[in-house]
Amino acid sequence: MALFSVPTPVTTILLDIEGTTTPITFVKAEKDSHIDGFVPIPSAISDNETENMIQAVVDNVYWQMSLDRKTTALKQLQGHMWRSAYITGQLKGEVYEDVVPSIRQWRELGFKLYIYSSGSVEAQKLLFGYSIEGNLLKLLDGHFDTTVGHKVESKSYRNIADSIRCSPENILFLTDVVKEAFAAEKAGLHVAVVMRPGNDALTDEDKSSYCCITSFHQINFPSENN
Ligand SMILES: CSCCC(=O)C(=O)COP(=O)(O)O
Ligand SMILES: [Mg+2]
Repeated sequence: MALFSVPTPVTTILLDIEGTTTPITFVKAEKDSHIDGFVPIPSAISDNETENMIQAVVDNVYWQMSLDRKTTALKQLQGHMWRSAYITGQLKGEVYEDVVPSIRQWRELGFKLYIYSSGSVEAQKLLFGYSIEGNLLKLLDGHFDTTVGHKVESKSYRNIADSIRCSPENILFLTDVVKEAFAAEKAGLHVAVVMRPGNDALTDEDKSSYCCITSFHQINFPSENN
C-alpha cells in the first residue's frame, strides 16, 4: 500500500465529503422511474398559476439534482429536505469504513479537522450528526460550505485559512475533484486526491500531478515514524 506522507507544517486537515468521506451515490439523486410503484408527475398543466409555479420549481430542482449541480441554493434546500429524514431515523449519513478510525487517530495526534463541502453546513451537520457510525460532530472542529466561495476558486481556500486563523501551508485538503485540488494548491494548501469507487476517473496526467490515495489509511504522519 503506497503511503502519502503528510508534510511537516500541516496542523489542520480540511475534508471534502462526496467522493472523499462519503460515496457519491449517497448524495446523487437517482431516477425513480425503474422503481415498482413509481408515480410519475403528470405532464398536463392546470390553469391554476400557483400550481404551475410550484410544479416549475419542482421540475427545476429535479433537473438541478440530475446534473448534481453544486449551487448554494440547491444545497441549502437539500439540507432542509433531509432534516426530517435524519431526525426520524429514515436516513443515516454514510461514511467509508476507514474514515472514523482515521479521523479519531488524527485528532489524537493533535490535528484540527474541518469540513469543506458543496453541501450546506446544515446538511453536513446532519450527515455527520446522524451517521451510520453515530454522532461524529464532536470529532470535527468546524464546517464550511459554498457561502465561503466556490470550491474551484482559490480565494475560497484563503478565506477558510483566514477564518480558522491558519496559514495555508499548515492545511492539508483531501478531495476527489482535481479542479478543487488545483484551486487549493494555488492558494498554498497541501492537497491529496482521493479515489473512491464510483468517483470520476482521473487522467494519467492527474495521477502524475497529484498524490492520490484510495483510503485514509494511506495517510502517514511525521510522528508515526514509519
Ligand atoms: C453535506 S451532505 C451533502 C453533500 C452534497 O450535497 C454535496 O454536493 C457534496 O459535495 P462535495 O463538495 O462534498 O463533494
Ligand atoms: Mg467531493
